[in-house]
Amino acid sequence: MSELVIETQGLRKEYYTRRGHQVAVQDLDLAVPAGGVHGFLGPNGSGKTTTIRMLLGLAHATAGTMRLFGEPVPARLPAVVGRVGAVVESPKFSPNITGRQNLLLLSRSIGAPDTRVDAALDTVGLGGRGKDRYKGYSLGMKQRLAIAATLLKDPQLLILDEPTNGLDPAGIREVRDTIRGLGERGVTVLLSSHILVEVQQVCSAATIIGHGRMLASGRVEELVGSSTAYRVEAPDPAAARQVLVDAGFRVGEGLVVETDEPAGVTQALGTAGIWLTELTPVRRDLESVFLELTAGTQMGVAE
Ligand SMILES: Nc1ncnc2c1ncn2[C@@H]1O[C@H](COP(=O)(O)OP(=O)(O)OP(=O)(O)O)[C@@H](O)[C@H]1O
Repeated sequence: MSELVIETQGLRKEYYTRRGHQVAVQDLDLAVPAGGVHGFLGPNGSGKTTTIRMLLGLAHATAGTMRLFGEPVPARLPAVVGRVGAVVESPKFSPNITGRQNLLLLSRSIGAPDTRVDAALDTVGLGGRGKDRYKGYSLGMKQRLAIAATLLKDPQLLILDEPTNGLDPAGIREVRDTIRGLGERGVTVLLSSHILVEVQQVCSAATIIGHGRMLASGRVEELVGSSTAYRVEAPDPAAARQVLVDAGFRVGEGLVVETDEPAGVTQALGTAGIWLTELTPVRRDLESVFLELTAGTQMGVAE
């Protein structure tokens, strides 16, 4: 079994507000193994930011335990923080100096070698734009510079809280490519998002939460599950439908056959002299899984 980079057990966070006490995270057992991009998916208000803030020592847990690289946090956070980079809020960069100068200031403040700056800019695809002033950067470039800043200490774990929020499609793609590239380089990335397509496109595994609770966790293809329906294309759809119904198949609209044995579909049609032109698996996507799991998981005020 691979090493767990992030592990929480029974994690709970309650906030006390004028409306009562708000349970933001409850009984959360999060397990993020080393390597790859791990999606942390949940609707707005489901507890993603709160969880991340607790992991980083920015908020106190009401109950439960947390470990980063096997070390209990927050007690041992100082021992592991050098291996962790995070973009939780928009970092403050100086607008009137270049992106590269901003990173140089930061790298010197943390004692990292200057050579890391150019490597970090290259990694996020800003190698050619490092000498432009920060204030001229697009939102996507600003977000990539924020990621570059976290790379200065060469982290093994990167925690990104909704990094594509507010970006246009081009910016989303730039940041997404950057995250995918980091995962391929061996950095473990925890990517919090409520954008399903993003998680499906970038992540190898995901944890889905709703109402502060874990709803599902695993590799994306496991979460999505294997296909149990196939769309049939045939020259005479009405005839094909009749043959399939007679053979005992459940046939839905658009000649979608519910079965986990596509060979049986081919055989039934072939025996009747109907040669299908296409047999396509109808896959559930992460969005349908997410919507099924999170239906009715609105955050509420605890009694
Ligand atoms: N400082 C706070 N005081 C009181 N309640 C809070 C505080 N921070 C968060 N909450 C509540 O805790 C719940 C979880 O919020 P959180 O920001 O962790 O969710 P999220 O999944 O990150 O949402 P989003 O996708 O909108 O960022 C919400 O109901 C929120 O209103």
